[in-house]
Amino acid sequence: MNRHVVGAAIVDDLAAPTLLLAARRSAPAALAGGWEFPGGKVDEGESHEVAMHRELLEELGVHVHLGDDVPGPEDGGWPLGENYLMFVFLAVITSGVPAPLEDHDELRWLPLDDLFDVGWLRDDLPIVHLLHSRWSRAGS
Ligand SMILES: Nc1nc2c([nH]c(=O)n2[C@H]2C[C@H](O)[C@@H](COP(=O)(O)OP(=O)(O)OP(=O)(O)O)O2)c(=O)[nH]1
Repeated sequence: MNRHVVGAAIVDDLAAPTLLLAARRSAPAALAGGWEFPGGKVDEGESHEVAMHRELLEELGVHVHLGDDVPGPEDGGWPLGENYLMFVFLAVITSGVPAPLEDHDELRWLPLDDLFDVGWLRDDLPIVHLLHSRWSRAGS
């Protein structure tokens, strides 16, 4: 069975987003330098929502309010290689200033027109494409 991972699409405003927070991985070597949605593995017995709050506090030092999920094609999740299935939530920061405390060496707020300015991890690209087309339509 696929291990569940949660990832946050952190935006500046849930109702009318203009910026998305991307994080550059610092490890492991095979993934270092790739940009991703901050988050991580769901612990046994933990809900996706609780895991999301825990990971964002550990990795970025922020508290968030979770918005809608961004369902993927496999039981609502997005496949990451053979072993993981990522569940993505929209989120907005309610307290704290995000910093690359753990697992990342850079954070960047991307304007929605520039979502592809960073080198996303391969398996994140379908998610970024979906968000980009959703937000382009909303803004037009
Ligand atoms: N968090 C996250 N992981 C992703 C994304 N895209 C992607 O391929 N992955 C991969 C990288 C890892 O192999 C796996 C998630 O592991 P992780 O390293 O983020 O999990 P974690 O924070 O719980 O780490 P650890 O305690 O096990 O070291 O999913 C993404 O957008 N966000």
